[in-house]
Amino acid sequence: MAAHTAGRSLFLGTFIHSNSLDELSYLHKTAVCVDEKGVIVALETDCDQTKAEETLYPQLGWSRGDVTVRTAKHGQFFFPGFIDTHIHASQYPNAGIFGKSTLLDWLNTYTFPMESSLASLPKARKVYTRCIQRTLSHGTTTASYYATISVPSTNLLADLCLSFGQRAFIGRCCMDNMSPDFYRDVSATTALADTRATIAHIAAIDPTNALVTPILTPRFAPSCTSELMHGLGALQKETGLPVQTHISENKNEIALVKSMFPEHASYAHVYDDHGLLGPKTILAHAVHLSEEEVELIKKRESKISHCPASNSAITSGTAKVRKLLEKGIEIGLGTDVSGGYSPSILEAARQALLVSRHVAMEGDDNSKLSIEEVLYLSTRGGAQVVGLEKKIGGFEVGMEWDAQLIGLGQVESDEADLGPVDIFGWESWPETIAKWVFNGDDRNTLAVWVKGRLVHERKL
Ligand SMILES: O=c1[nH]c(=O)c2nc[nH]c2[nH]1
Ligand SMILES: [Zn+2]
Repeated sequence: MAAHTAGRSLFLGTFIHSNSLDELSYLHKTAVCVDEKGVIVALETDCDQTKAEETLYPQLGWSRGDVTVRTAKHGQFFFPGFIDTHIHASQYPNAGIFGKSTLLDWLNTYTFPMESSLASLPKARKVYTRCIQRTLSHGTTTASYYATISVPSTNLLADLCLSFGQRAFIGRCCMDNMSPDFYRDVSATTALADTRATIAHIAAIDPTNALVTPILTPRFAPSCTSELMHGLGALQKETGLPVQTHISENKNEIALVKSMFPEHASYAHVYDDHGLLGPKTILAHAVHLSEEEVELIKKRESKISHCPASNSAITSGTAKVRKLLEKGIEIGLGTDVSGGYSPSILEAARQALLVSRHVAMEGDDNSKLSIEEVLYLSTRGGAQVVGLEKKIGGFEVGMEWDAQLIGLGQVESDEADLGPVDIFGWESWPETIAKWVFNGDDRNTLAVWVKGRLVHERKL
């Protein structure tokens, strides 16, 4: 299956992206040219928009007929696509169902039955299609997905991401221990062979990983034998592929890991001692890490996916994001559907802001995150976590056009133009962005592109 190619495009208007953790850059009267490979080939700020075609096309050897022009109108702006660094596509139908459960009983009650049911390919097709379309409609241009233990169904997720045009990391879930009989890898050997089967499938459909990449996925230490984790560590060394797993989400889980792996110094050491803690490792949650574990994660340059909605929903705890940032650990945001109830990274950003305020209320005022910081985590930070910081997360020549067009209603407009959120029109640009983060949703996501290809357009 070939990945779609995009045509040449010119984008005009206001572009907003992160310069650094605490600074957003507002580029007005800006023109961005994107070539047929989806790469940004020209970017001019403060230019005369009416002359952009005349001035830019000759430099690029372009002519007018070949180029699609899209303008962000008044009240609209381009923003980098969101990066969801941790989402279970296979739990998508369970979003919002968790009752009063906590992690370990939630897994048994809701999660394992749903995931195992996706061995049915017609059901998996329905679930994965909806998950991809819905996350795209919320501006998620890249997702690091967990699928299930089933190879055909995991491979189908990769096929669908490629055909819908979502950039994705696809993880066949490895779990040969402490899981129900109806949903468990038969052995470490079969788990590794099945993982290789998904790697081979993705190599066949996207040989250069232009859009879709396999990711080694030991579910979490309690559901993996030491043999399986050693095997995955060796596979990582052999292939150089990224790894994703969960760490230190819930206190009972941590106690379980301690009882199952008494010879290892900590939860983080369990992964490290199996060759699974490296610069390409994404650790989801990291709520209750010890100082020693934080030091080890920093030393190994592993990344963290902060999943605030999930951590609140299943009462896991409040991750100390400020402390992790101060250590210099690279962090992105994860929806963690369906521990998290929402497929939206904008919602994850909002929840990250609120959770950081709960940490502040526990006594550390410095912990509060800003709008700028959570938007950085949603874009550039997420790009670092998935190892694509040179390609995506911002608007720069040489980067790929993974972007969303955001439209916010204007209070001074006539009724028909009010749009779904009617609080906009009086404020400065930074205030507009704050209002978007706290009040916006997918109705404001007018269009979404990945690698230059239009992958979602809101029907009005
Ligand atoms: O949030 C979580 N979701 C899961 O599916 C899972 N599995 C192990 N640990 C987990 N945590
Ligand atoms: Zn998870």
